[in-house]
Amino acid sequence: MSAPSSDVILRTERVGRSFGKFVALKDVSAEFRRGALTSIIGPNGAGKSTYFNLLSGSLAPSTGKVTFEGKDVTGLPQHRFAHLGIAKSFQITNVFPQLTVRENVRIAAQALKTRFDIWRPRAAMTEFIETADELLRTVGLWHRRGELASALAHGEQRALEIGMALASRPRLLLLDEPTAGMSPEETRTMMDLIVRLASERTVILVEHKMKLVMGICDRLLVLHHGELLAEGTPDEIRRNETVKRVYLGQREH
Ligand SMILES: Nc1ncnc2c1ncn2[C@@H]1O[C@H](COP(=O)(O)OP(=O)(O)OP(=O)(O)O)[C@@H](O)[C@H]1O
Repeated sequence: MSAPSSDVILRTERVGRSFGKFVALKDVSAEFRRGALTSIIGPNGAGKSTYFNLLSGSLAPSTGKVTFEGKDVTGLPQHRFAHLGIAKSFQITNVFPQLTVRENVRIAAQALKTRFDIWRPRAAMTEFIETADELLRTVGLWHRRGELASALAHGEQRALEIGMALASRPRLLLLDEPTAGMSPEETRTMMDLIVRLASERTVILVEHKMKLVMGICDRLLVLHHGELLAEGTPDEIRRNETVKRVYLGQREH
């Protein structure tokens, strides 16, 4: 069922992506609702990361169209996405390990300013530091602001990367497997953070483990073999016979 267009923040129309002759994603049409926490799930190789990369602008679709807030953003260069209000966090390789936690977020905030104010360098810097501290409080890392990023545990580094992604004040935050490689405790902390983040902005989350997101998300998209298999609320997805079949026999969901 189609939502009114103002309720839709992001839309894909028959997007697909091939790598050589291999079709990784085929004709995926979907609408993402503003303010909702939506998870994209599916078994290994289903096309989740490929779809995520199309949504975040890291990859251009081979076919179809991506629309953000009514604007056609298909194939726009990556840097334009941050300026449009879309941010993504997909790995911790954006983190500078030899800088402090606060410096990492400050630099992310600074990088988005097109021009550093040479007439008010000190005031501008204070502003960036204040922004960094606010974002560090949001992601629960303010108490570690003075430490080197390399001293953080894996889960904390992911949280730091999210803090850096938030520096662009995105209206849409995209997260690719944010709990990958985490301990159960780190996973719980990250899920709590995602719920808090989603209360203030639209979040789209790619996750391999269906169980993890069932309790927190508003809607789910299920991909399988590069196609959209199902879409709906957690209850609808839980009851969906085709989804059950696809996930049956898989160990960890
Ligand atoms: N750059 C690429 N070149 C060739 N094939 C690719 C490329 N990227 C992805 N694929 C293939 O496309 C298919 C979908 O991959 P994708 O990473 O999108 O799946 P996924 O659902 O994210 O899987 P996983 O849960 O294992 O990360 C896979 O068969 C993969 O091997």
